[in-house]
Amino acid sequence: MLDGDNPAELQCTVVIEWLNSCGQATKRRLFKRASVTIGRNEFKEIVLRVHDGKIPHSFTVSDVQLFNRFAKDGKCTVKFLPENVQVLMSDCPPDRLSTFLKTLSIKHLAWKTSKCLGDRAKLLACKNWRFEAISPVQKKDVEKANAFQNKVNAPMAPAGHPERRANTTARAQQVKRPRNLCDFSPIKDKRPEKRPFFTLPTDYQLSREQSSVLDAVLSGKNVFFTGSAGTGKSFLLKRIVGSLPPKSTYATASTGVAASYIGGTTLHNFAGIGSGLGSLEQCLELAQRPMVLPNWTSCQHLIIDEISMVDAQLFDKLETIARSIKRSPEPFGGIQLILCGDFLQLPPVSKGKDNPKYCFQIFSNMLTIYLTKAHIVPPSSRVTEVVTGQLLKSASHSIERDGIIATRLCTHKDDVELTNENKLKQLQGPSRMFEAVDSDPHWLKLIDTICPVGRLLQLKVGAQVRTFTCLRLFYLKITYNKHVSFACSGLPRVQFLCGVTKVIKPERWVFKANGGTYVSRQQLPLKLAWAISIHKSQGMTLDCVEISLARVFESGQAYVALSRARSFEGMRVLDFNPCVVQANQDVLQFYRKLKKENVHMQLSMDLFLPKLNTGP
Ligand SMILES: Nc1ncnc2c1ncn2[C@@H]1O[C@H](COP(=O)(O)OP(=O)(O)OP(=O)(O)O)[C@@H](O)[C@H]1O
Ligand SMILES: [Mg+2]
Repeated sequence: MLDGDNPAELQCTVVIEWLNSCGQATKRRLFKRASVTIGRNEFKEIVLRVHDGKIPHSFTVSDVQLFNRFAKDGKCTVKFLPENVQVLMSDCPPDRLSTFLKTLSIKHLAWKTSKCLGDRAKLLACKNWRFEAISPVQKKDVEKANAFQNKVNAPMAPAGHPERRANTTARAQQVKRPRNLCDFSPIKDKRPEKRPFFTLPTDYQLSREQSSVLDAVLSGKNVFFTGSAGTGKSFLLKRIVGSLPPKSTYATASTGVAASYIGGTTLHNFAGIGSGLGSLEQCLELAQRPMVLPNWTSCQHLIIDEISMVDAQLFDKLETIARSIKRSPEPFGGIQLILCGDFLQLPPVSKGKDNPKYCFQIFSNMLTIYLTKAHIVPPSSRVTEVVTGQLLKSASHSIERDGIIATRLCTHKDDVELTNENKLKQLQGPSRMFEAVDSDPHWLKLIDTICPVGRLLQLKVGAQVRTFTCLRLFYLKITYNKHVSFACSGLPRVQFLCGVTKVIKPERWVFKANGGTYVSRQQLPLKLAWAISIHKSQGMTLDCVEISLARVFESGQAYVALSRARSFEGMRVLDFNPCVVQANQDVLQFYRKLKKENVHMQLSMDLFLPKLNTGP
């Protein structure tokens, strides 16, 4: 069974510590790779079992504390109070850990509300001791867990009332141990009255083809998955990142924007080879610097998003470096590659060279999967007369709402800056400057590349901005086309498209630099949004865009621009000319071949992965 299938089982590194009364460890056991399973014992109590294939260690989950602050980094500790033992788990796939802890919390609370076995039943049960894996969380478990939590938080019954005692005990337990298992509620205490503490643990649903990619990745294959814009490649990639052990997984992308979207770093930063333009010997030397080398030595799974922009020569160099550092003749030194992108989108930066060399031209040993299900309105793959007619007609689309102007997608960076500056200048009133607080000026260049927000942000009342939300670790949620005013605190107040107004506070973005160092930028999650470059927009989904394609200079550029809008109604194309939509001939040939093979591929995938999740 794949690690990903059972929410009550985790593969990770475990340390068990037996503590004395002062909380110091008197005995310690390390399991480099163990499976941790939630189950039940003969008394139907919840048990946590650590097993490395030799002798299992089991602990009853009755009175426990949970330390889950670093769950998003794949770490947590469960302390068993009666035994005075703690189980420290690390290097857990973060998404798996989150589901595991939620399962543990719900099952534990549901068990608390159930009747204990009587003495006779216990005696009988002793005869057939066994560990039973726990059943999946059911609706009734969630209801019981919520009922328990509601009781704990219920208003006090009058003194002397029988419920008063029960409430007081439950409350006292919470006050004494603010971080007990009940705290693994995704919803904080200040929630509105009627919201439940727990809901059924549902993973965000992957489509059937997305699930098959995830399964292939979890089975250790080298995978390249592709598909048109909006087929959910980056969405799936985030899920893959959350399903692999963090210590040996590096999530990278060819551009900073794409890297921040999946909570990763740029491929260049991971590799530590500067621009990558030096000779192979120079690059190898750079990759072996003490700050960089651990990236390579610890990497077992390398994820690269927007692979279309990675130059074949660079890819080849990385492959040789990996083999050399890992001292292995296997491709990429045995590192599992997970690549994703759409080669019909922007090509590698060619810096004056005639023809960019795409890295699919040197792929080997890759399971290639073509995603077909579009999650946004897909762009037409052919510029037929009908499509041309529709795009020409879109020039008259009235997409402005509530005084909000469509975001202009520009072919050139200078146009972006000029448009945004001019629009800001045209607004009356004083401007305010917001300066970021960076953790370490030494890493300024890296922070500037990866962080979606700049060091300086100038705003005026009426400015049109896009907001970025730090979700979970540093995944991004981007919302477009909002208007700014200022609150008494001096912070910008943003009026959202849906009518809601919110004061925006600074957020902190944390990035992993080389050598395992964490660097951060604290800044308002805002950017001017009158214009954005097509290159920066690659990978984004926008609500309301205006596109001018007159100065397109690269194959794939028009396609990227035309595939950014969530819907056709949200798009206005000025001056459309079908000639600007150009695809590279090598790429077209590659995709033609791929599409032909895809039918066979899907068939063999079904054989190779008999247990597919049934997504929508
Ligand atoms: N399984 C899914 N369920 C719900 N929404 C999804 C799913 N997969 C993708 N989406 C949504 O579809 C939109 C496009 O997804 P995403 O950005 O991952 O596409 P992409 O293939 O990476 O596109 P691009 O090639 O432009 O980078 C996003 O808003 C995403 O949240
Ligand atoms: Mg993408």
